[in-house]
Amino acid sequence: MRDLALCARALTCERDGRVLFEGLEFVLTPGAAIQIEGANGAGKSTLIRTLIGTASDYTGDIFWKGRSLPNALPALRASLLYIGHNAGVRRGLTPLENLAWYGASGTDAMAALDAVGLFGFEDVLCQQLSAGQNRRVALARLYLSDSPALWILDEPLAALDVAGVASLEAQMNQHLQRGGSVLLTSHQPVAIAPLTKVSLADFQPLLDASAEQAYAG
Ligand SMILES: Nc1ncnc2c1ncn2[C@@H]1O[C@H](COP(=O)(O)OP(=O)(O)OP(=O)(O)O)[C@@H](O)[C@H]1O
Repeated sequence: MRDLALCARALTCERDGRVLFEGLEFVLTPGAAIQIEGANGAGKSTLIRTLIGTASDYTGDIFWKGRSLPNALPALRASLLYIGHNAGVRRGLTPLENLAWYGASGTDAMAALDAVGLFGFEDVLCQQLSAGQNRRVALARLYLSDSPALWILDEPLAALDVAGVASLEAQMNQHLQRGGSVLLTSHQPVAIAPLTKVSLADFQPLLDASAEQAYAG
């Protein structure tokens, strides 16, 4: 377990003189999920940017497999599938071309697009698709066969309809059952398990003996 844990210890972040989170502690283990909760502007996206190494203005420690960032960033990114607010969809490309850009084979990409309900739209320019369909193009990466172990997802359920939410929850549950990990933000309940909620407004430290072992690597 400790070889694969993502841990935060005493993580504190301020922006413009305002403390977004202070002394934040959690450990994310293989086969488990964490949902970051908080009101608009609470700092959820800032926390995610901090965890993936695109924001370095923080105090405290982030550990990946027992090694602290930023030294462990290349290793973390090698195991990371990150989907942010903007979803990373290239509007001038088709869904198939977007997945090819991430290295997916044609067969794998077609299966993933089918799984997210985009069969028949694979060759349409993304700029012609709806907001929810573009979200599905981004999320199709989670359905590719060689998906990385650590999923960090900023508001993955946003813009999805009821069937889309159910499909994504099923996919995340499968990922957890295979020993993958998920850290996500969401303003709505997410039916995945095992799930620990971390609230930026009123978080409770999750540290226990196993977390201490994880830090130790
Ligand atoms: N680089 C920055 N410089 C100054 N302020 C920033 C910076 N990044 C974020 N903030 C501020 O920090 C606060 C938290 O922003 P963040 O995007 O992390 O919130 P959030 O919890 O993800 O919100 P939402 O639920 O609305 O997406 C906001 O008030 C934002 O304006």
